[in-house]
Amino acid sequence: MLDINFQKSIHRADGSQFTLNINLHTQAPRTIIMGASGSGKSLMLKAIAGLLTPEQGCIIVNGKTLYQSEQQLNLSPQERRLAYVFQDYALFPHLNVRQNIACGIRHGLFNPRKRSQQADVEHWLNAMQLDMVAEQYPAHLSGGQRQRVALARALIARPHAILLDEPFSALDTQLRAQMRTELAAWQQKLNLPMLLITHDPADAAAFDAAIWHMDNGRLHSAPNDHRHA
Ligand SMILES: Nc1ncnc2c1ncn2[C@@H]1O[C@H](COP(=O)(O)OP(=O)(O)OP(=O)(O)O)[C@@H](O)[C@H]1O
Repeated sequence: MLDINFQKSIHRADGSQFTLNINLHTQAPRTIIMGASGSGKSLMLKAIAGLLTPEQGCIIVNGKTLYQSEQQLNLSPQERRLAYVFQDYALFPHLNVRQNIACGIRHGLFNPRKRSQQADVEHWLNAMQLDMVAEQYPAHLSGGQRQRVALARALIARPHAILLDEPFSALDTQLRAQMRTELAAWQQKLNLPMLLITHDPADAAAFDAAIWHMDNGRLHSAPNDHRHA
């Protein structure tokens, strides 16, 4: 499902350098990356999403090559078709729930007709139990509703995989447990590879996932974790 190896150095404002040296190979449908703050988890996810270009290497997700330095292949974020859910959900504050979800629909060559777009939006409003707040703006939503909007906006584009950066950090303990269950159910239903990064050991415990640890820009698989193969 994930076949990733690349290098990337980042120059910090203070003149120091941070190097990502990623080797991640797994057939597991769910992968969780744990690691301390500043260890490089978000940068790795950005490189997979196409928001940061490695110096060299190869990124293959679910059989599709997204980046291959030797062949000078580097798909744009849109071409990669990855759902990317951020820590703070990055919803548009001036757009209501329905409009935020509609923003996830891909534009371009394969843009669906307007009527089917609207049907997709109504489908996800209903599926994520957001019908009642369709006209509300993000500032007036609960944490769980905001997360569902972010998920709906990501999934409406029919992605090839889901990337999640600390998706539960804004939620209280009870809601975290509920949203973990909902996310796991959607991942399984849609049969999409999922890559989730987190600080929270409870996330690792809740999902039946292959666990990797990020340490200063390098990944290590958890010992005795049979789910990598
Ligand atoms: N845009 C940037 N410019 C320069 N350095 C950066 C940039 N983004 C991140 N870094 C540096 O790269 C390192 C890894 O950052 P990254 O955001 O990937 O960490 P992280 O593991 O996701 O941390 P957290 O869990 O706190 O979000 C950090 O030391 C940070 O200082």
